[in-house]
Order: sequence, then structure tokens, then C-alpha cells
Amino acid sequence: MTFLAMDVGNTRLKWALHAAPRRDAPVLAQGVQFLDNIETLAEGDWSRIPPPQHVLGCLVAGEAVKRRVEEQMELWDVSAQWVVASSEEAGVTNGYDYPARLGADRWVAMIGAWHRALKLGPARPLVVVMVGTAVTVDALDATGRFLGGLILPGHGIMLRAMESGTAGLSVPTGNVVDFPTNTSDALTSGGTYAIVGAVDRMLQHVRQHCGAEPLCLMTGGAGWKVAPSMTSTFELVDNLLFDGLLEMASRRFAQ
Ligand SMILES: Nc1ncnc2c1ncn2[C@@H]1O[C@H](COP(=O)(O)OP(=O)(O)O)[C@@H](O)[C@H]1O
Ligand SMILES: CC(C)(COP(=O)(O)O)[C@@H](O)C(=O)NCCC(=O)O
Ligand SMILES: [K+]
Repeated sequence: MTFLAMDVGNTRLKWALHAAPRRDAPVLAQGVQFLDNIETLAEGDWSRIPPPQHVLGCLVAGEAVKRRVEEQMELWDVSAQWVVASSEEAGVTNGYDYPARLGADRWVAMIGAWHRALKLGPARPLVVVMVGTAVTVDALDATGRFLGGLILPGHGIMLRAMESGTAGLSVPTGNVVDFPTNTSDALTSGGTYAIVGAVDRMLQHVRQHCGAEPLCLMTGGAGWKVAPSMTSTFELVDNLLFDGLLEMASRRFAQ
């Protein structure tokens, strides 16, 4: 009963083949491809794994990318289910004005975070930070209700926006320092602290709204860049999206 979980962001496709669509099922194989290289999957990585019986993915990269991924999956006799955020799934409720317009990756990450937190102890509010192409900072209360969240540009987008919007800001990546004294460090530090500041602000909102200290989980390909500069307590989690997809799959594909 193998299960393929897939997370297609605006920069990279991440996949993990699990032995079953079950929480804590062992990972049999996993990989990452930049979106430009999707066409190599069927003849490359995916030709070397057993065919999955179930596929559940979240994709925020648009219809054209979805078609390219589905083309690669023609290798197998399986059709993918793509997550669409709804008003309730796997114990999490969605407070977005239009629930289906919430990024599927944010929905899946919150479901993963919610169940990870439940395993750690009594339910408490959560702040879920995803640092990918974009950065999202999402809040859940202690009943599993998504209260709302922030979206801001990720490192790459911030730098490219600065480069294209100014005459003299095309410089190499710098370091994060308290008092930047060159353009590279000033840009890198500014971008990083913008993200850290957004997280701190959301933690403050949740503390105030819920009257309890939230658990803060961070995930995403660029999480490691932000982690050293964080001021609040948080946990960096590698596979929050896969946790969420497994949690959903265990319900959708239960036999
Ligand atoms: N090996 C790497 N090569 C390029 N970018 C990387 C790498 N590792 C981490 N990153 C960073 O991670 C970001 C992409 O993270 P990811 O979570 O895959 O994003 P998305 O889900 O939006 O596709 C990139 O913007 C980059 O800043
Ligand atoms: C905010 C996002 C662009 C993040 O994308 P990512 O960084 O994971 O590639 C994505 O979740 C998205 O397109 N969301 C839809 C809009 C929304 O969530 O309100
Ligand atoms: K993502």
C-alpha cells in the first residue's frame, strides 16, 4: 500500500514515498527537484521506486506545473489527489474568508503542525512558519482553528525586488549582523530580520488573543537561513508538509 506524498512549491518539488498512507509509516525513498527539472522525474528518480498505490500532493505553483507533474506520473497507473483547503480537515478548521483560497501548502503544514503538537501534550495555540519562495506565518488557537496568517516575500524575492527597483543594489549575498556596514550585509540582514520580526509580531498577536504561550514550528527549504536569527523559542521541523499529507492520507485512504 505504498503512498507518495508530494509538495510542489514555487521553487522546488519535494516528494517522499512511504510504505503506507499511515502516520509514522517508514519512508522508502525521497527526493527534491527544482521546477525546471520536473521533466527528469519519470526517467530518473521515479523510475527507480516501486509504483505508489496512492498519491496525495499539494501544489501552489499553478496549473501548468500541475500538468507537467501529472505527465511524469503517467509512468504509474495511479491518479493524484491534490489538496484544496476546505473548511475542516483532520481536526483543523479554516478561518479564511474563502477557505479554498488558502494556499494548500499552508493548510497541509498547519494540519501537520496540529498533530505534531497533539503528540507533545495538551492542545495549545500554534504559530506555523514556512520559509520557502514566500514566507507564511500562520496562527491556530488551542481548538485547532486557523485564525489567519501573514504572507511576505522570501529571501530571493526580497533581493530580486531590491535589485530591480533600485539602481545600485545588485550585490552578492551577505551575512546577518546587528549593525551592517556594507550593502550585502545590509540587504541580507534586513530581509532576515523582516521575517524574524513578522514571526515575533504574530506570536504577540496569538499570546494576546489566546491568553496562552503558542508553540512555534518552522519549516521550509530556507528555514535554516532564518533559524539562527530567531529571537523567540521555536522548533525547526524538516518534514511538516509530509507529516500533514500523511495525516490527511491516513483518513482519505483508510481501508
Ligand atoms: N540547495 C538549495 N538550493 C537552492 N535554494 C535552496 C537550497 N536549499 C534551500 N534553499 C532555499 O529554499 C528556498 C526554496 O525552499 P522550498 O521550501 O523548496 O520552497 P517552495 O516550497 O516555495 O518551492 C529557496 O528560495 C532557497 O532560498
Ligand atoms: C503564499 C504562497 C505563495 C507560498 O508559496 P511557497 O512559498 O510555498 O511557494 C502559497 O501558499 C499561495 O499561493 N497561497 C495562496 C494565497 C493564500 O494563501 O492566501
Ligand atoms: K512550500
